[in-house]
Amino acid sequence: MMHAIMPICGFRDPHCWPNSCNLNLYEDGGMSVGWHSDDESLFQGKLVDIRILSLSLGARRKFELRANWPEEAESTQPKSVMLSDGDMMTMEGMTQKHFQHRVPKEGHVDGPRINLTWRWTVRHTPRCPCRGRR
Ligand SMILES: O=C(O)CCC(=O)C(=O)O
Ligand SMILES: [Fe+2]
Repeated sequence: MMHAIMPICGFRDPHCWPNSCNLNLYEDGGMSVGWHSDDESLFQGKLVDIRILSLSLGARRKFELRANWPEEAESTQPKSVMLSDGDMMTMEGMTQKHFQHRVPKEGHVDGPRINLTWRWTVRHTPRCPCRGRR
């Protein structure tokens, strides 16, 4: 799958490809993911400019983004985008520091959706077998 997707995203050299992938299955519109930032320390997204590449497959679902600062989040509406089968979306720069995102419940959606997010793990634990590789 990466051989098909990464060149389209501008990553021709496999050495530059993401080294981790997270897969979420939403069986229907009753399944969701709440407000969060992808701020795990292994990706360093709160500290440095990072990229997350997201592929959506299956049912069309709403993806929302809001400010990560309580005052601003209360005074502004979340931004939303509909993600359809085959759509690629990226979160770049300091998105994980300044924004939160979610996939809300949508009762009328009855089909499954799979979301893959490719990321670059940059901070490895001492026991991680990938430590020392890029
Ligand atoms: O399903 C999506 O589009 C987003 C998933 C997500 O936010 C995550 O896996 O961290
Ligand atoms: Fe996320």
